[in-house]
Amino acid sequence: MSAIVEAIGVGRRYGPTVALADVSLTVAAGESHALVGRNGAGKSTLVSILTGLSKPDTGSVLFGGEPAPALGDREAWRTRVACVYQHSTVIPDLTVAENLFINRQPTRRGVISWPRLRRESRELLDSWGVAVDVDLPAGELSVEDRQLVEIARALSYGARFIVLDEPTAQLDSDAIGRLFSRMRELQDAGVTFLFISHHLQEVYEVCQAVTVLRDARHILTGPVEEVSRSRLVDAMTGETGGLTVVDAAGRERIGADTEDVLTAAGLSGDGFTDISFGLRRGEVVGIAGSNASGKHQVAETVYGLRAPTAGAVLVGGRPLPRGDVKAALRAGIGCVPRDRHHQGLVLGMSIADNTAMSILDRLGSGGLVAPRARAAVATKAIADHGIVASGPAQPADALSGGNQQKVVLARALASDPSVLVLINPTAGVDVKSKEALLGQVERIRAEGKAVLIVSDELDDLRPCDRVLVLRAGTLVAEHEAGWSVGDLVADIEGVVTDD
Ligand SMILES: Nc1ncnc2c1ncn2[C@@H]1O[C@H](COP(=O)(O)OP(=O)(O)OP(=O)(O)O)[C@@H](O)[C@H]1O
Repeated sequence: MSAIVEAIGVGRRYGPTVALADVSLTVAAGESHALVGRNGAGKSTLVSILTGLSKPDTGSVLFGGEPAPALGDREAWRTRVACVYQHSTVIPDLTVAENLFINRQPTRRGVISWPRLRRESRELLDSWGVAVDVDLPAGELSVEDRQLVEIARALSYGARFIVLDEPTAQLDSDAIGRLFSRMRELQDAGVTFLFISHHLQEVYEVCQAVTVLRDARHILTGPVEEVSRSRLVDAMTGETGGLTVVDAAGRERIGADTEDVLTAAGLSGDGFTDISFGLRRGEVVGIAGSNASGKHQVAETVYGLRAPTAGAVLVGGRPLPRGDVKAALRAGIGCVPRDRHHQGLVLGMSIADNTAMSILDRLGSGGLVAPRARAAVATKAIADHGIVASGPAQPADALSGGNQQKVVLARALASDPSVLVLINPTAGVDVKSKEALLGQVERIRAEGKAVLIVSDELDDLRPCDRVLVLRAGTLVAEHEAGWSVGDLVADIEGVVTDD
């Protein structure tokens, strides 16, 4: 098979940080090639070089055996490669049609021809089987449709090599299934994918080849059927011995008379109605449901981001003020919010400032905190969570995605909360760090605190004593630890089983 793209001996530094060292990668035309590695391994850096967003310090990139275009020649790059990021690159206020033909709108006698723009957009989407209304503002697209529009746009420039950077991170299981069948169809039509994911089962499901990076270096490349899951994990971690996921089924049940640390009493709000549950001391409770179930809204109401329209959240028997994050924090509720980019981190600030943000009042008086105190908090966070960083002063936006998520968790724990609310806590976090993070949940629980985990990931729900299932805004089921995937998914999806 011929190579659609080759990176040869590529190296890249950011100041003192070596992000890539002498990395070579060949992607064969027509395959789906997985790129995996732990947080900070260098995957995004390699993608930025393969897509012409940054220049390697050493080495070179070839497309179809020819040298890559000059960095500034965006037109030429666009005909060779595109990357669909987790974060949208569409302009939300423009329609789908305008986004598809941005800066190359069809014109008639020198002015933009709107009828042609809409017609050609529809033809383009139809030709790739994308059923999206071209008149819709792009900001209203679901993540799934937005990704398809971005793929169609890339294809329309002539690119047949597409990088998908953690495309499944924000999709529920049905949407993931649809994305994978779409990838297979496109592959049959001659499209090549480089697929980045922290979910190794996805690599086996949809890719034919896999490359592992570790600590900025190339570790292995091979056909997926020849690389077992344990070998993959070993290559990623540089250790042998695999992973152990905490499972609440293996520990003693919480006594029914254990007091509640937090009670949700008849909560109603945007997208959910009359939700009641208690979180007992030392208990981990999960909430599962599809994206439309209202599970995120319930969790956000618990930590004060949303005000309920009815009902209350009680901590130690006392109701919290509605929709008041600060009051919730004071009452001992720490949180890992749903979207680290908007609610979780101040990207321009250092790791030290981000981790200490919720506890400034404890570190110093009158808002004055000695830099050393902040740095000490951050140094501990870096060690506890295995954050790959040059030090506490590194700005959060210079961290890899997974390491940013670890900073968010460190901040949630910095205030020593009695209740921890975690929303998609392992999003973008690598397998080994996920194990460590779920281990932290176990530690917190063992200290007698309570944890609420809301996640799209079934693995994240394993440490839960019980999992509540929400569907269309109401509580429909509760599963004790030890649940079977089939039973839980059937309740999440609302599938009626025969038994
Ligand atoms: N702009 C930057 N300034 C300084 N360091 C950076 C910058 N971008 C990346 N790095 C560093 O380069 C290394 C590789 O980061 P990269 O984002 O490529 O990792 P990754 O494999 O994509 O990780 P993740 O799975 O967490 O997204 C990390 O140590 C990161 O902190």
